[in-house]
Amino acid sequence: MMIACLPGDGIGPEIMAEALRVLAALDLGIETAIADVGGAAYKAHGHPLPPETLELARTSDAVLFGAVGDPECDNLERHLRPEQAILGLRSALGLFANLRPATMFKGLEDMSALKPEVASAIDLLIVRELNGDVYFGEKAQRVLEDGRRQGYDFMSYAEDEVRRIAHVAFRAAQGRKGKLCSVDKANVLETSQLWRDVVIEVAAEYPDVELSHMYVDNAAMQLVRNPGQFDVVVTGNLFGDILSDQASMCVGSIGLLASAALGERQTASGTFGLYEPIHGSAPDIAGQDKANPMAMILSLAMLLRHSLGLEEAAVRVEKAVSQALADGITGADLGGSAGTTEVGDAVLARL
Ligand SMILES: NC(=O)C1=CN([C@@H]2O[C@H](COP(=O)(O)OP(=O)(O)OC[C@H]3O[C@@H](n4cnc5c(N)ncnc54)[C@H](O)[C@@H]3O)[C@@H](O)[C@H]2O)C=CC1
Ligand SMILES: CC(C)CC(=O)C(=O)O
Ligand SMILES: [Mg+2]
Repeated sequence: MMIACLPGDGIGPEIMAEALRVLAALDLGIETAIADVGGAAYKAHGHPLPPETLELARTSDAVLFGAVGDPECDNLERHLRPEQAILGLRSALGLFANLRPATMFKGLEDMSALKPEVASAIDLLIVRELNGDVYFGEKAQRVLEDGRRQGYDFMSYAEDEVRRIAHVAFRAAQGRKGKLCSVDKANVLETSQLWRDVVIEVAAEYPDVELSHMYVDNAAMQLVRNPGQFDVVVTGNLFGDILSDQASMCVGSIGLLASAALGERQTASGTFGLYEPIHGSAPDIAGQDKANPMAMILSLAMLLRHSLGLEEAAVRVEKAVSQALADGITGADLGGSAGTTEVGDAVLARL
């Protein structure tokens, strides 16, 4: 089995190093291959997603991805910017289903941006569509006839795109508490109206799942008012991106939220996927031993579970993370003083 490891930019290499130490300690005999991606790849090869990196990802059993984004690259033409690498990987590899779990870890209740009694009930899964929506529609800037500049981005979903993510979400709900909330903006957007219609059609195949619908503005509010009401949330690319960052602060830090991006391709022992923390390259803390590596380490656990079928190893990693957090080993993002490597050491010591 081979994992393609793409550390990327900013804190990406720092947190990847900790995940790879955990993988090595598990001694599973898994091969790893490292390649440049994002701003680092642009600087070394002239492109954020060089063909060799894409080929390595394609031929691997799973991809472990750090983060991309580099302020020095923010003024490049859009197709050369670091962020295009992650969008390109998700699209080229057909990774349309993004699982973003958010759970309250024991001992961190006081670190939530919410009241501890509200935060302690959080155990939700955001299922975010990842290959469509306004992120992938035609976009440009142009000058109107009257001389004003205009920017536009085309938002759309085709019914098959909604149907396949809806199936993923209903199945996820079946494996959890049987509740699915579909989040959209159907009161304003036709894209969302189609989304809602198709989700309702798919629901007929899952009579055991309780389906509800919520407008995204209300969902943002409910997520801080009473996040315990949510089990599985299914939503589009843009809304899922925003709501998952919000969910992260409800459990204390964006440095805790892992994710899996899955498609249809099966590997020898699971589903091919790309695994990454939900956060970005955090240039404000890069190189300072301040990055929380837990989201990256938990992404490795998701990889072991979903792509390699190594449930026992995944649980071992998750338990070690929970234990380290319960023992109060946290960095500045969670009110503690441990550095990135120290947090990694704490996980290793509890494996
Ligand atoms: N999948 C990816 O690679 C993503 C890349 N980005 C890119 O990352 C760059 C920075 O974007 P931002 O909007 O600042 O989002 P960000 O997620 O990188 O950082 C937001 C805030 O959270 C903090 N933070 C993030 N991860 C942390 C961690 N593991 N431990 C402790 N604190 C952490 C940062 O220090 C910052 O204050 C941009 O270039 C952006 O485009 C943003 C999101 C996702
Ligand atoms: C960097 C972007 C392409 C996306 C993003 O913020 C995310 O996927 O969470
Ligand atoms: Mg995001």
